[in-house]
Amino acid sequence: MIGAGSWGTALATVARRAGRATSIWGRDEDTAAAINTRNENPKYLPGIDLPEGIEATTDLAEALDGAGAVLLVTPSRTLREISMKMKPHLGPDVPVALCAKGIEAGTGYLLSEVAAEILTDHRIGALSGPTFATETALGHLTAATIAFQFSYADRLDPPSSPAARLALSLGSDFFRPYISDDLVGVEVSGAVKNVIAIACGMMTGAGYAENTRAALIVRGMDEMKTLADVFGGRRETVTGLAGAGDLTLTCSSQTSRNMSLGVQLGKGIPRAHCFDGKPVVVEGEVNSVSVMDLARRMNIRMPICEAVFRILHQGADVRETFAEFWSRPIEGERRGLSILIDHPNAMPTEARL
Ligand SMILES: NC(=O)C1=CN([C@@H]2O[C@H](COP(=O)(O)OP(=O)(O)OC[C@H]3O[C@@H](n4cnc5c(N)ncnc54)[C@H](OP(=O)(O)O)[C@@H]3O)[C@@H](O)[C@H]2O)C=CC1
Ligand SMILES: O=C(CO)COP(=O)(O)O
Repeated sequence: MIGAGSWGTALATVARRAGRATSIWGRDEDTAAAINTRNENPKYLPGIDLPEGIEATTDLAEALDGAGAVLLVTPSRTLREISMKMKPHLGPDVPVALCAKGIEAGTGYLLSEVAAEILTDHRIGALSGPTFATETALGHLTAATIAFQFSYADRLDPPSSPAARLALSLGSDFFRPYISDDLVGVEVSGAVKNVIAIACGMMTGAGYAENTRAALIVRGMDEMKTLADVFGGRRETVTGLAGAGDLTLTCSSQTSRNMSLGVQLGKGIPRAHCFDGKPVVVEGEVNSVSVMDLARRMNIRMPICEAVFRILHQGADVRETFAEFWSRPIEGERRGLSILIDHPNAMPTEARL
């Protein structure tokens, strides 16, 4: 595992419970020492007993030495930097599964494109799904998708594909991996669902109710499908674990940092005071910029992501923005159904709550 945060540590427990020799790399000496000496990551998973035998180090070469597979688990914005640092130390043909959720700012690249540009001799895939780190580390039953594009040889012999081999290595009584060859669908779903979770949080915090949240989840899934379509991802992936599964999880619980940020902002707490002012990884916040950038470049409508972007990055008001969202022209539920009618009965914003 490259990354000793909450998800990297939880994935180390998955690998260890599946019986794998497991190393974890992080840049913080104290965290590495605590994992090695008392089987705990007090900074990110305090109070959770990790299985015996996870070896933590701050030396990247040591962590990667002899690795049969690598899970890259640092935040999306660090992916390019970490891939470059890993490159000299990776053994030949070692597959790399990306576990961050996002799209690179500026380039608009999926994270697998970024990694493939640097780690040219390695198969790059992703592990994603409805997986809160704390629950996974505690051993609650969890399922996830492991996706790598399939080569010709993989199709001839699926069990020897990197996705299948990694799934076999990580699967246990606690952790059930599913195999996919739709890397694009998995990655797009993971990047967009965090933005939608912020939207659900904002609406919840602002006092809207369950009907509203359910509508946002499903219309958010439509935005995921549309973006996935453009890049050749499959709709059934978007309705699978890494799409609908993760969207449902993160839009339903304030264990999600994305949902929680939205709730705080919806209640009117200024951004600087959210999470008591502590720095917290909220992928949907940074990724709302790259998602909207992609949507504009590819000329597709993603109104929920756009609302979140405007609130987070352009100072728009939560209630006004979602009131506008609700009174947009009436449209077909399915995008192919080409119909757009002006809303004749739109209420003024203040009458909506
Ligand atoms: N937590 C979860 O439930 C899940 C998270 N994910 C995804 O996993 C990714 C990582 O998130 P998560 O583990 O939760 O985040 P955390 O905040 O828990 O941990 C982040 C980790 O990344 C390290 N880090 C940050 N910047 C750098 C850098 N420049 N170089 C090296 N290490 C760095 C931090 O180190 P330090 O402590 O030294 O700052 C820390 O170990 C995200 O994309 C997230 O969406 C996916 C599924 C579940
Ligand atoms: O991706 C996650 C669960 O699958 C974690 O969600 P948050 O990053 O919002 O906490």
